[in-house]
Amino acid sequence: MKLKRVRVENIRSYIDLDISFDDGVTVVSGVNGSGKSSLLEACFTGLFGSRALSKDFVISDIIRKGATKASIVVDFENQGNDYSIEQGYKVDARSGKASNNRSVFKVNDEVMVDQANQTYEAVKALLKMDEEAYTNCVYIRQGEIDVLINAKTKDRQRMIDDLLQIGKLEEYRERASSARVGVGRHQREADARLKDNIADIEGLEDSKPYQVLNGLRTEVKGIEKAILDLGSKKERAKELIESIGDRIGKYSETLEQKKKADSEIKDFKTNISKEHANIESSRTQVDSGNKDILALNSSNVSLFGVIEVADGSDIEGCVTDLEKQEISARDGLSGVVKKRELALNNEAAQNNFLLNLNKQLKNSVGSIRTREEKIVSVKNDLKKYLEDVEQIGSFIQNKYGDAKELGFVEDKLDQIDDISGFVNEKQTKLHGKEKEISTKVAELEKKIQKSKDLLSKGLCPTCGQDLQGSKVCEETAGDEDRKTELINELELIRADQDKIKVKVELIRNVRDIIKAIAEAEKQLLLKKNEITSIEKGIEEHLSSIKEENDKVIDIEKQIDECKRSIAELKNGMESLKSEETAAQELHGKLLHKLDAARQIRSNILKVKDIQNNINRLQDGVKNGLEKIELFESQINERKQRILKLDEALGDVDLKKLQADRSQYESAYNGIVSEMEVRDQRKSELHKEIGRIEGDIQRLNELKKKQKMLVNKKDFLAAVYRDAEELETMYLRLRVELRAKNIDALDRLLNEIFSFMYTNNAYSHISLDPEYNLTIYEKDGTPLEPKLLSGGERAIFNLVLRCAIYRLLAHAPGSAELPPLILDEPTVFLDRGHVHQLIKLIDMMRNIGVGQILIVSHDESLIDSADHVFVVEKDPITNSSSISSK
Ligand SMILES: Nc1ncnc2c1ncn2[C@@H]1O[C@H](COP(=O)(O)OP(=O)(O)OP(=O)(O)O)[C@@H](O)[C@H]1O
Ligand SMILES: [Zn+2]
Repeated sequence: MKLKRVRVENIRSYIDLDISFDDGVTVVSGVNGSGKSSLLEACFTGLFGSRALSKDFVISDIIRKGATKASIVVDFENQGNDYSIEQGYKVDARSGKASNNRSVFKVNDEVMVDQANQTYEAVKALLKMDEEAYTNCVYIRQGEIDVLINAKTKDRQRMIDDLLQIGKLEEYRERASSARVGVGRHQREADARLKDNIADIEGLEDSKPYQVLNGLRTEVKGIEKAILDLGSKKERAKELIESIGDRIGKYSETLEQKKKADSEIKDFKTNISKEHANIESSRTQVDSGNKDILALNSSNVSLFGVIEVADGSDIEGCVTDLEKQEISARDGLSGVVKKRELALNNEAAQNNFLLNLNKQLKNSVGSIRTREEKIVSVKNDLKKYLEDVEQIGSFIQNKYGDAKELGFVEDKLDQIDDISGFVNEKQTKLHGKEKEISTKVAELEKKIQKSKDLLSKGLCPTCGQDLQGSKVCEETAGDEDRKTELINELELIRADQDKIKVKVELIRNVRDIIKAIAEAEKQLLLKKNEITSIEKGIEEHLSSIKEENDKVIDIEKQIDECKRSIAELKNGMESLKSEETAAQELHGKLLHKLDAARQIRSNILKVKDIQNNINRLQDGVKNGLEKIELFESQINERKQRILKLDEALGDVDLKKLQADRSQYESAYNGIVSEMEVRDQRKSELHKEIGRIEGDIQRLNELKKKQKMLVNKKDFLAAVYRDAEELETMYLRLRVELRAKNIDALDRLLNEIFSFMYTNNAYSHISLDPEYNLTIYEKDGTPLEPKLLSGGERAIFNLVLRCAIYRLLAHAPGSAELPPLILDEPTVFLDRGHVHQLIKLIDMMRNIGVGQILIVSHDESLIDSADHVFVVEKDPITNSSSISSK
């Protein structure tokens, strides 16, 4: 297989890439993170779809972040045909999940399959390797440098076997083996069934079924004849029993009739004596009824007198008439009673009203008196206030007099504030002047003193010359004059100050007087207000008293009227009382009469009832007598009948008839039970026959089955032998193939190893038939691969991969291999070994590996390459691009 072109859109760090590959060694270089590995991963994913994703990766991880769709197209050539695989991806905007929505496998531009799984199967078949084999053989992924040598023996065995297609043989062998085991199980089953079948046949034949069946059938015939004979015997016995039964039946029927007639006679006799008793009791009741009627009639005679009528012919009319009269008398009475109650109520109301009026009268009179008393007490207060007013008035006049004496007439009092202001101002001015002058005097005195001191020394205070007759002398004399002048002035000011002090004192006294007057006037106003309010109160009391007086006159008038109407009501009441007594009497009389009339009416009704009862009883007596006669004639008739029945019975022997019959009956029962026994036996025999017939049928079936089982057994034995042969064939084939491959691989391994490895530590590698990999030190000590250093492991891995690649490349029937791909193979290698790696790559090229694709930034690898690609990532767009160098 030859890789020709890879086109990528939105995969990992690539937005858009289109790169073509040639034969020979191609090195892809670039700084970390530029997108080298991404290119290899894109190829891998392009070929194998999602199965190529590393562990823990999902589709969306390889799609460039932010892209909504992506694609990989890988073009390659294989055995003269052009292939193209296109993978398309789509990202769901909401969930962020990606899916492989397009997967097409094309051969010579023609679509072969267009579904992910089918594409995968097609690639696998074409390359004769799956994704795991790909990474084990052609594509050495970055960081997976020692997977193969570190793998467990079993896994290594599987991986390499798979690569060499030997794995299939084991699979087939296993299939043949399990087929053989399955057939064996079937054989055992068939054997067991055959054995069971034979035992069943033997068991059945031992019981001699045909012989037994014949015996049973003969016995059945004998029994059937016996049953027929017993049947005719049974018929005869039955006829005899029936004829005896008829005779017994007739006899007992006659006997029954005679018994019935006897008991009827007895019944009739009981009835007759019952009738006699009834008649007796009816007669006694009639007598007592007649007596009651007499008593009621005589009571009515005296009641007629009460209601004043001759007889009871129209007693109903009488009662109605009296009831009407009684109602009208009762109405009259209740009318009068009501009138009297009304008058009583009226009187009570008037009395109440009167009481109320008296109460009002008392209230009004009381209120008048209270107000009059109040007026008296308030007038006393008024007098006291008037006196106070007079007193305060004269106090104020006195104060005005005092002010006048101090020189302040009433009008001038108002100007007190202005006057006081003026005086204060003057006082302040004088004080200022006094201070000023006294200071000046003090200064002059100091100056005079100093001059005096100098003069006493005889020197001029200004120039220090002799003073006699100088200007200084004259000046000092001037100062003395000035001082005297100032002292005089000061004295005048002090006299003025004394005068002002007197005036200030006067003003203070006048101010006191003004304050007292104002206070007194306030008091005066208060008192006057009180007086006005008291006078108003008195007026109010007087008008209230007048109102109350009017009320009293009115109430007294009402009281008179009320007393008059009470007297009138009392008069009316007397006549109402006598009217009521009369009405009561009338009503009483009528009630008495009504009672009597009603009593008569009830008596008459009772008499009628009793009479009716007597009539009914007498009818009963007559009826009873007739019944007695009838019963006696029936008794006679029954007696005649009994005589006739006695004749019919004659002298039949019932006992003997019954004994005969029971004899026949027991004979009959004997026959029946004998028949049952035979029947029972017959059905038993039938059942037995059925069972034996079943056995015979089963025997036939078992024989047929036996033939079948024998056939099957032969067939299974043949299949088993075939499977066995197949299994050993696959096993042998695999062992042979494996041995051959192991030999070849071991040889290649050591050849490449001695080519690649330059240090002096190890002599050779060995790969045993179980795929155990062992490295031997120079002195022959064996080492497991896991004990090697990281660099050594990298070397061994490269050696192993190249050996496998070579073995596969030359294996008969294997496919054209994909390019050998190495991702950063120099990591871990020292300079010397990098050099050897270059030589190894050369060797691979020389033995005919068409394409070798290496990702590396190692300069020496780049130097020895046929083609160099440089990968760069634009730091601004964060997208990788590839250019060739
Ligand atoms: N799904 C993605 N979307 C966008 N960028 C991605 C995605 N996956 C990986 N990358 C970026 O791709 C860049 C290239 O990674 P890659 O493994 O190809 O680098 P490299 O060239 O092999 O580097 P190194 O020499 O370190 O192995 C990384 O810088 C990473 O940030
Ligand atoms: Zn990398």
